[in-house]
Amino acid sequence: MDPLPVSYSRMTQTRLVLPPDTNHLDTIFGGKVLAYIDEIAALTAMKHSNCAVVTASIDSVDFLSAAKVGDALTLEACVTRTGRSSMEVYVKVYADNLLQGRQKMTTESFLTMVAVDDTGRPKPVSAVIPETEEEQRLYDTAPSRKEHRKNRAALR
Ligand SMILES: CC(=O)SCCNC(=O)CCNC(=O)[C@H](O)C(C)(C)COP(=O)(O)OP(=O)(O)OC[C@H]1O[C@@H](n2cnc3c(N)ncnc32)[C@H](O)[C@@H]1OP(=O)(O)O
Repeated sequence: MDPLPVSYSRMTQTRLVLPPDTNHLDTIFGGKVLAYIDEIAALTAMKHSNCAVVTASIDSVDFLSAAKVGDALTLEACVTRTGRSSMEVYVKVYADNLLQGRQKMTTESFLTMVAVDDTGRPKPVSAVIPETEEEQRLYDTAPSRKEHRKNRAALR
């Protein structure tokens, strides 16, 4: 399988933060953001692998600041590095107050998605080619995060 550039499967989604998505402080529930993150990570991994994927792990999620009702929530996702069947996906979430023209980063997350066949068995995926400075940094640091995942699994 030919390697594919990160840009081939990079995705962006924008959503409006509405009252049913928020708590008594008018800020969005973490679980709601997590569902959005899982969805865009799956779409990105499906685009890269051209097959069905499952979430093997949500490796880290950092909620850096809150998003409020009326904010535009923009998610950006890309495949940072691949194994045989697994793809590490990095997701960044920004909240934009469009009335005041202010943007802040609210959340960042790393997930591992696995390409699977019709029976749910792992399937090989193409390698990824980093092109930008950020993509190269994420590519170079992926083995350390993988090691961290392995150590976490060993502690179970
Ligand atoms: C429980 C739920 O419903 S959560 C909702 C959605 N998620 C799911 O349903 C996924 C449920 N899990 C599964 O289907 C399986 O555990 C799978 C497909 C993820 C892995 O299947 P396994 O039989 O363990 O396959 P295998 O050991 O060959 O691993 C396949 C790849 O997944 C990776 N992997 C497996 N488990 C994990 C994990 N917990 N975290 C990160 N990567 C993992 C492996 O490192 C391997 O990567 P590689 O092919 O790039 O080397």
